Amino acid sequence: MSGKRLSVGVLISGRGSNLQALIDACADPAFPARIAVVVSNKADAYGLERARLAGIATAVVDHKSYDTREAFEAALDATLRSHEIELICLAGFMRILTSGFVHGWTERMINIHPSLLPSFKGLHTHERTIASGVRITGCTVHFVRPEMDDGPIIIQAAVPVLAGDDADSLGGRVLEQEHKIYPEALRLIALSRVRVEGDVVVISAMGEDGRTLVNPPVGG
Ligand SMILES: Nc1nc2c(c(=O)[nH]1)N[C@@H](CN(C=O)c1ccc(C(=O)N[C@@H](CCC(=O)O)C(=O)O)cc1)CN2
Ligand SMILES: NCC(=O)N[C@@H]1O[C@H](COP(=O)([O-])[O-])[C@@H](O)[C@H]1O
Repeated sequence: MSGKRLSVGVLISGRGSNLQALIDACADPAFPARIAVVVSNKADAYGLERARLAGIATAVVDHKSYDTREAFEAALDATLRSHEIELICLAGFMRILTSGFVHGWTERMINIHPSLLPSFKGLHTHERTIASGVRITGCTVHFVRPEMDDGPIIIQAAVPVLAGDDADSLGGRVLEQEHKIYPEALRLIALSRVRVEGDVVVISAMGEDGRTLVNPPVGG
């Protein structure tokens, strides 16, 4: 590996278990990315404590302190750029971002969502999944676009919906897979193996014969 690690900013709003999965992955010095800063819009987000315990810089940019979404996002953007971030990871960040902000980070901002997009976009995902009667759900890492949960898909994992599931039991099962695919998505991006062609992500890998493979099995 060249040694240069991709500098990442993680945006959170809450407990930060996906942040913790990214912290744990980046703790390996061979992992091709590092978290430079964790920013929360909520001062009481436990994810901030996770970052502090890992020795990672933190910041709070409280959306309630700004009169407009744009003013909030200008402060968010300045904080991220002050840490020379190359990629933003949304990890339970619960604010809709305006197209202005998103366009400033095209193909450099990813999000994890607890469904198999494009199914069940938005909030209260597990409740709606259970109510729909589907038997398979999962999670998705995607590039962020102005349209909610609509960006090119990088990685997904499938999870069964079991009889008697409620939002907590299903959410816990999905979360286990989220913690696997988010670090893998970051690793692939940091290795420059991910590119977007229109609305479709292409993942390349160096084959055993030294030729580039396209869309190899994930984790390869
Ligand atoms: N422009 C985009 N912004 C965001 C995306 C995205 O794909 N495009 N992903 C979301 C994450 N998310 C679902 O994955 C999501 C987060 C928040 C909301 C929402 O309705 N937020 C409300 C406030 C809710 C609250 O504060 O509890 C709001 O912003 O008014 C929907 C979907 C992150 N942003
Ligand atoms: N629409 C966005 C959304 O619902 N994101 C979901 O919020 C949870 C955050 O948990 P965490 O703070 O423990 O990572 C995760 O399940 C993530 O997929």
